Amino acid sequence: MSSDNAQPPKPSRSWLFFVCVPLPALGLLAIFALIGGAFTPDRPTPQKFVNQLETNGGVHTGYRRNHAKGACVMGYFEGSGEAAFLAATPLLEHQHFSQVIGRVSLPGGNPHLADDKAPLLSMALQLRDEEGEEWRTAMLSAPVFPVATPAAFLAQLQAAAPDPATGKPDPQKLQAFFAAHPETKNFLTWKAQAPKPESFALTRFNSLNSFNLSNRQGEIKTVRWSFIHRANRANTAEREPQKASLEGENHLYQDLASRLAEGNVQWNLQFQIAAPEDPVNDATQPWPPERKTVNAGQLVITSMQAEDEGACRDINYDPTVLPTGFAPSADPLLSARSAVYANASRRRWQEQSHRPQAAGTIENHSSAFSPNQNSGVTVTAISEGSYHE
Ligand code: HEM
Repeated sequence: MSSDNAQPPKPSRSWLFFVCVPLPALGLLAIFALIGGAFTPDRPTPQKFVNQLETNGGVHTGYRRNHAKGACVMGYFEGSGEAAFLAATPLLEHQHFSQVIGRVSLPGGNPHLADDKAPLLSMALQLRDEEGEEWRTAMLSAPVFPVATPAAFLAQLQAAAPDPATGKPDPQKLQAFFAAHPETKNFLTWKAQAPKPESFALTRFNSLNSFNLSNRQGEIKTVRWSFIHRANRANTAEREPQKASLEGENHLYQDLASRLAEGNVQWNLQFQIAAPEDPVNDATQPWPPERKTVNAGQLVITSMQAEDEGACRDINYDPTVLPTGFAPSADPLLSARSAVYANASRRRWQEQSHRPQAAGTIENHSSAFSPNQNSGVTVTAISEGSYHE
């Protein structure tokens, strides 16, 4: 029977349920896939970098995935005031003291690399003052970086992977990489004539990446910085190197320990200010030496410790942790470094409970200083430093 008031049957809304409910879930999946690089398989993600470093240098439980062989250094920084016009941080003010926890290291993933095999040296610093200012920097002794972009650096690491047949990098792959990357020329030219590193205390360490500094008037200048060794008693080049009595796997660390037993080891912090025409986002290109430089103060290292239980062990020297008035430049290496160091730090912090306990902290007076006191780490592959030629 039909009636005039009869309404047509309402369309079923169940299809809405099947379309709308999964939508947010699919959206979330797409976001995760995007972050994970599923739509951009060639993108150099932090995971890819750290996996590749592990392939090249081995997995050494609890140690850093790059620059694995290191020791902690402690001391202070005293601002000279000369660079206070560059940035609004108290750290650079006259006679402003900040506490320093640093780390000197060799490149590559092998924490037992013989010092003789290090192609260059590195120094990382954390400066902190009582007002809560903090500055972290990780520097190399090379004057330029081999490549300008994260993608090129990942390709370089891939080219330097150990060949399963020999356990060493394949020279042909490396040659092909360098041929395809002419921007590596400045680094290779430097490396071909650079003497073997002789002492941390006689080495200049460079930021290579550039940073934008702004002062209290809001003026912005792009700079790079270097820590340049001073010629004081403990630093002096004339001092007989430790080689005769202390030759061995750790001679660079033993050299620093014995210098510190005699006095403080010091570096000057120098800023170099870019001119408008300088390549500020390309770490393969040095700036002309005639650019204005400013002496910002003095780094004074007073002691060192083995890393196992040293103050630097759990610090992630992320180069984008900066004091007031400092900002990262647009150099693409900087943001990549920040993300990769975080991933690498997480991996080793998770492993820390597996790491052998140190026999005891070695103070700087020991002539038998060893940066990594312990053995018994897990090794799956070994190659030398990660800045191969
Ligand atoms: C995309 C480029 C780069 C990548 C992927 C990369 C990767 C890494 C990784 C994974 C670590 C170990 C971090 C940790 O576990 O704590 C590391 C440490 C280090 N890197 Fe880089 N790096 C890059 C560029 C640079 C540049 C341009 C410099 C120097 C100017 C540099 C200097 C250092 C130093 C000195 C350390 C040791 C820091 C420490 O003592 O903890 N790196 N790097």
